[in-house]
Amino acid sequence: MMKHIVIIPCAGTGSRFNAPIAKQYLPLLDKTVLDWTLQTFINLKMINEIYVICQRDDSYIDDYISRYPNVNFLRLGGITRTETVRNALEHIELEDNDWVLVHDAARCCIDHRDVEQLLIQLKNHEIGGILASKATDTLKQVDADGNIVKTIDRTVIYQAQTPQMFRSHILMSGLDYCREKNITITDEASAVEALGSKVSVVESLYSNPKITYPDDLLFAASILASRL
Ligand SMILES: Nc1ccn([C@@H]2O[C@H](COP(=O)(O)OP(=O)(O)OP(=O)(O)O)[C@@H](O)[C@H]2O)c(=O)n1
Ligand SMILES: C[C@](O)(CO)[C@H](O)COP(=O)(O)O
Repeated sequence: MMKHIVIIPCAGTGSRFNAPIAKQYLPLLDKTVLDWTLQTFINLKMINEIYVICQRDDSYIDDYISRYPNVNFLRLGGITRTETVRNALEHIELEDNDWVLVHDAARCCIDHRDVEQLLIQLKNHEIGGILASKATDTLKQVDADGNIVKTIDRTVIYQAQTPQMFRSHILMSGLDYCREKNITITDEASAVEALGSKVSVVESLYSNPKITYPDDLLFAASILASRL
């Protein structure tokens, strides 16, 4: 039977956030960033397995291991997010057509309704797709001197989010291709696009920011508090 598995890259150091601990372990309202992320996927019946990927020497994860007996915690974090994801895929037993949803641990506001829409809209898709939000600001391309060289048509621009959901064999093929061609990527869709495959976009309807800088945590707290 085809499975839906979630891989949560959770092995970053949060250098841009610059906190004493990795941002995914920071307190957020009455939980932590990672708690909020896990809660969404644990409550989704369509998800068969959840994997959290942390660094080998991560000492914060032990508390989560004891609190989430049904979640799989793998100490397979890599130097890059892409490497973390690849390490997990190489470890997990998957059939070619199983769905793999990759979701940043740092995107703790992910709403179950957006994930459900992603699962529904891509149900019969051969390749997969991503959650993304329409650009709302006017977009400028800038040269090395900081001068605007052109305004980009924002009506065709989406900001990629996660989950990014792909058939397992296609995702692995894309990651292999990018590694062979030494192509640096920052999301899973780029790996699949590099194969020339069409990647679908599912518009997110609920705020789903990535915690990158300190202000993002305040924004996330207001989003989550508004949903209580
Ligand atoms: N080697 C890495 C780097 C990042 N991530 C994860 O990928 C997600 C998105 O990455 P990002 O926001 O860049 O997190 P960090 O790499 O921790 O942040 P920074 O780039 O500021 O150091 C995060 O949940 C992070 O934990 C990971 O699993 N392995
Ligand atoms: C995967 C991602 O969240 C899509 O927007 C983004 O590319 C992650 O970038 P990061 O620099 O690893 O946070």
